[in-house]
Amino acid sequence: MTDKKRIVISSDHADIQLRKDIAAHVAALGYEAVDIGPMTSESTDYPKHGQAAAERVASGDCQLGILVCGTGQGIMMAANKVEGIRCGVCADTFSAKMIRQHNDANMMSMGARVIGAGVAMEIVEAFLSAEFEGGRHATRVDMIEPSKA
Ligand SMILES: O=C(CO)[C@H](O)[C@H](O)[C@H](O)COP(=O)(O)O
Repeated sequence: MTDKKRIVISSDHADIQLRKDIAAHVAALGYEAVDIGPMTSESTDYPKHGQAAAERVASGDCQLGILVCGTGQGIMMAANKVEGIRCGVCADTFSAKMIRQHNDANMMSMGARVIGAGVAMEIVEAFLSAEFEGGRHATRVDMIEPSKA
């Protein structure tokens, strides 16, 4: 049994190599990378991968999740349909930090056809190293959840 934070990582076919590189980077940063594929670049449907990853976070199996599709948008929309998931698209490190600090995001997505691998790795680091600040932000985050509004 490890006490490392578990980070689920998934994508569609847009760039599975980027996803694998992200998983390796996450592991190098000291987290447990849970890469749930897909393992080939055959065309696939982003909703099922976003949903599968989101369920890992919603169930508590993983603490955070990182998603990749062409734009980051479709897979984010799919993840956000799972109860308890707060996922945002990130294309910059400031947003990646702020969605943790202010929005308590438990997942984030990136567009492999939007940003380069170097920026993606820095976004991953910003997202994983930031902490939720609570306080007034907790009140607002609760307002997002239908069951707590
Ligand atoms: O960006 C995406 C969804 O928001 C997907 O990753 C796809 O890349 C996009 O829909 C394009 O699909 P294609 O089958 O690769 O043309």
